[in-house]
This record gives sequence, structure tokens and C-alpha cells, in this order.
Amino acid sequence: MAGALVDVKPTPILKEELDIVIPTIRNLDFLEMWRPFFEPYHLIIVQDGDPSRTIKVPDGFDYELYNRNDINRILGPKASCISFKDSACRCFGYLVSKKKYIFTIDDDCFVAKDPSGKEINALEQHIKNLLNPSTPLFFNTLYDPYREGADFVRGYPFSLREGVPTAVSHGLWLNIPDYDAPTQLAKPLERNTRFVDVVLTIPGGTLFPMCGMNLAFNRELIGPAMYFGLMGIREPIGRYGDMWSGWCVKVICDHLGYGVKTGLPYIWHSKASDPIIAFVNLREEYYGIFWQEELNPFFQSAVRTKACATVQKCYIELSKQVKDELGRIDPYFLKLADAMVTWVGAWDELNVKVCAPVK
Ligand SMILES: O=c1ccn([C@@H]2O[C@H](COP(=O)(O)OP(=O)(O)O[C@H]3O[C@@H](CO)[C@H](O)[C@H]3O)[C@@H](O)[C@H]2O)c(=O)[nH]1
Ligand SMILES: [Mn+2]
Repeated sequence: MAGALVDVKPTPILKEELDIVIPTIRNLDFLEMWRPFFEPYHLIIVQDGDPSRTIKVPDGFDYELYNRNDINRILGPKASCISFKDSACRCFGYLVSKKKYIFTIDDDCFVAKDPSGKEINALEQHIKNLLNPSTPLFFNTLYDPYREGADFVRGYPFSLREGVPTAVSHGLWLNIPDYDAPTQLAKPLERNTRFVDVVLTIPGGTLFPMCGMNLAFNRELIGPAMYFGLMGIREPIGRYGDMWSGWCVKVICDHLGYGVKTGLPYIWHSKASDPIIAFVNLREEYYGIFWQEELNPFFQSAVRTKACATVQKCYIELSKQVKDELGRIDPYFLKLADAMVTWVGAWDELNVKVCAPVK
């Protein structure tokens, strides 16, 4: 008799090459909804706030959890570059991961449904985005040419159709959109109900507001630039860690020839934060709203010399320009520039294999 048919489940794609990083101040019940998609993957949980609190993680998940005491123990004095009491703390997870890819998601983001009612496997779509090339050098009017049922349109140079490696996949949000505090205050009831079935490469030379709540990236290509800055308690600014990182990442991707995509996948964002959060957010975002008007031209003109052949070298060069050109806005940028250098030092300490000198 032929052997009994065994239900062999396919190995989830990139199972051993991807970590899921979650910053949190609460129990992670939200994982129950993601279980079908996340359970095979390793989680890195970065617990913010009071380290004596216990964060409950549903059974069955493979994870490592780091609280502030762990961050201080592992990084020593370099822990000063990791934010406290802000979701920017998540970048510690990028630092300690040993995997090629990272997907980071907030704990108030749930599984969304596409217009057909099918649940969206956000992780699977991010992986597709990252494994397919980007087209930052010439815009394809039929959007992502590598998607099933699409291609390059007439007039698209064949010399550019190979595309470039994709470093970042920026997903979007149904329900609560990632609005800044003034917009939240002006439009408290606005919900995003529009599902747009598109993945776009952000053109080279163009900045974008990178939101950290549904984000994936190739850690080997761009990890050292994914520093979410100095945010939260003791800092004049909060809730801009993802924005700061996105501006640094985009100028470095443009310089090194990597691509950044935005669009699918969607998650369902149902804010778990306090209803008067818009006022709390306004206080945290206040300086950011002014400073971003100056940061845009700074990043647009940030120079990277040919010598900047690695992400770390680009990042150190950027930190020098932050110090020289943004210090006049506020002393905060002098501190941030130093923290950028500390971050790269921590990255190299934990990630760059130092080969013993050949005897
Ligand atoms: O002090 C904190 C506050 C929160 N977190 C964790 O970070 C994410 C995002 O927090 P939350 O969803 O409560 O806030 P939002 O306003 O919806 O977040 C948006 O603004 C960005 C702020 O950086 C964020 O990326 C966007 O999603 C949750 O997982 C909290 O548990 C924290 O670690 N420390
Ligand atoms: Mn949220």
C-alpha cells in the first residue's frame, strides 16, 4: 500500500532568517490574532518602561525579551543611545538580532482584511517586497513591475530593468492612520478605509515619513542606519524615532543604490493608547513639527562622499553633518549626533565579526 499521505506543511519562508521585533509596554495578547502567521518565527520583544513589570506573552511563541536592565547590562555606557519610554526603544531589537531580515510591528496592530474579506498575511507581503528588486532610478507607471500580472511599461529603459536590491518595505494601516497630533486633534474620527492594492518604490532623491508600526527591512543592507534616535523621557522630542531613522535610511539607500518600497501590506491599527492621546502626542511631537521643516532641506542636501562606501561610514558622515549643521537649531542635535556615533559603535561591537589578526 502506498505510504499514507502525510500533511507536510511548507517551511515558512525566511523562517530562520527573520526576526520579528516588538516594542511594548503591555501584555502581548495581540499575538493571538497573528499566531497563524507569526508563530513559526522568532520574536525579539523590547520591553519599555518599568523593567520590574512582567509582560505576558501567549504560549507557543519562541521569543527573547529585553527590558531596560538587560539593555543597560548588554550595552553598558552605550545604552545611553537607546530611548526610554518611547517606541524608539525598538531599535535595540535590531541591534541584538542575528538575522538577515527584521519585521517590526506595534502591539496595537492587528490582522487586516483585504476587500475580498481575506486576512492579510502582512509578514508574507513584506518578505515578497524585500526579496524583489526596487526601481528608484526610473518610475514604472504600472507600479511594481515584479508583481504577478505586471511588468515594465513601454519606454522603460532595459538597462534599468534589473532594478536594485530592496532595503526597506514600508507597510500601511487601515482604521487609525498614522497622523500627527495636530491632524489627530482636527480629525479625531477619521478612519482610513481605503485599501489601495499597490506597492511603490519611493523614487531616488525623495524623502518620506517612515512609520515604524508596520515595517520590514534587510538588516544586512541597511541595519546600521536603522537607529531610532534619542526620544522619550529626558528628551525634548518623542514619537519621531521612526521619522528620523527613515530620513537617514533613505539618503543612505539613495547613496548606496538600495530601494525603499511603500504600500502593501496593510495592518489594522486600533490604537491601544489613551483617548486623550492626541494631546499627549502633541507635547511629544511639538518640537518635531517645527524642526522637520528644517530637517527636510538638511537631508535633501546631506552630502555623502565617495569615501562613504559602507552604511556605517555614511552614518558617521551624516552624524558629523548633523552636529555641524543642525546644532544651531537646538543643542539636542549635538547630543543626537553623538548618540548616532555611539549607536554605530554598539552595532559594530555586537555585529561586526572582528577577525583575529593572522599570525
Ligand atoms: O513609551 C512607550 C509607548 C509605546 N511603546 C510601544 O510602541 C508601540 C507604539 O505605541 P502606541 O501604539 O501606543 O502609539 P501610536 O501613537 O499608535 O504609535 C505610532 O507612533 C509611533 C510612535 O513611535 C509608532 O511607531 C506609531 O505606531 C506599541 O507597541 C507600544 O507598546 C513603547 O515601547 N514605549
Ligand atoms: Mn499604535
